[in-house]
Amino acid sequence: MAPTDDARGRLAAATFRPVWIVLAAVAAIHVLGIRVPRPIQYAVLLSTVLVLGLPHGALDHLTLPRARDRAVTLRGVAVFSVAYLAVAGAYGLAWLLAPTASFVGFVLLTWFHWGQGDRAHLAVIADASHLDDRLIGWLTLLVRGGLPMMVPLIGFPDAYESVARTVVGLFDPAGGAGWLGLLFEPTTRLALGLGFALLTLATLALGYRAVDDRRGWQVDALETALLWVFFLTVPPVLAVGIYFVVWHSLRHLARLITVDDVATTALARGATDRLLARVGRDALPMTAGALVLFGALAVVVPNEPGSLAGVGGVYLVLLAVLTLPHAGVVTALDRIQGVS
Ligand SMILES: CC1=C(/C=C/C(C)=C/C=C/C(C)=C/C=O)C(C)(C)CCC1
Ligand SMILES: [Fe+2]
Repeated sequence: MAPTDDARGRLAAATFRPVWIVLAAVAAIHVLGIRVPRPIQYAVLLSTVLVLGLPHGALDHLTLPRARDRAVTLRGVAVFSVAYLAVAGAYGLAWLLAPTASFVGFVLLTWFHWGQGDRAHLAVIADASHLDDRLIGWLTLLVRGGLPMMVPLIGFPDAYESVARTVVGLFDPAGGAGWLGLLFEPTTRLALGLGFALLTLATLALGYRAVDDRRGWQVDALETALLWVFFLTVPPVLAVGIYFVVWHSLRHLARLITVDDVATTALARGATDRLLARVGRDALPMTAGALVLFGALAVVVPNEPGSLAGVGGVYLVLLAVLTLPHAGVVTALDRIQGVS
């Protein structure tokens, strides 16, 4: 078997079933009525600073050269880093000027970015042919990205609102009182929830009709149902933290292995220790850089984060500003790999 096929099989084995089991188990615990204390929920979210979360973006400087089969040069990395920080910095400025709009922009950006990640994973690793249709591909992006951003709003409006107000409150103590509150009104939530449920069903129905070989579609449908249940039952700070590690970041790292010949060969040979050492080494410098930025941000935000939720809020702002250039890199990768 060619290293790429063999590696793809191993990546599918690592990123689908074990992760489904984790999410299903966490959802089951919550359905039984067990509640995880809030400090632990935040600890899980904050653990993503080191556990896959930040590191998954810390490989961005290597991603496009590798995907294009070009050499990684010091000059290239320097130019890339300046551009990356400029985009992040501009968004940081926007947070200072318009925190409420920046927060809503962050949710929409994550919606797009997490959706594009799932669409690519289904296309590249599960070889899901229903996504060859551009419209279905786009709808699938909307559904997959919407699951972590919309479904918690239906199930846990208070927790959602509290996170939103804490994050905005780092910049503006009034907490953007005005129009943000509208989002959490029962009628708005009902309309959004119904609309999103219909979008989910319509997208899956179109995908079902589009192809004869439905193996990829079955994976898609099963995951979509699982994520609906997961985000409806697990409180959002915990749910988003777990999802960020075992779902989004793991999938992105799997994808990066497919564009890295050395890593692909190591994986195909079963040399997992070499593979992990390589990923760790590649991710180390920019993860360290992001940590410095985290510290700087905690100092720069106008209102000092006075609680664990506040520190979680600063972390979300860090994720926001880094996700804007990161989503640009992933969009370019989508083009290179023909998933768009
Ligand atoms: C924590 C949390 C939220 C948002 C989290 C977001 C938006 C995270 C984005 C992370 C990214 C973009 C990582 C990079 O890939 C919600 C849904 C507002 C509600 C409550 C809890
Ligand atoms: Fe990402």
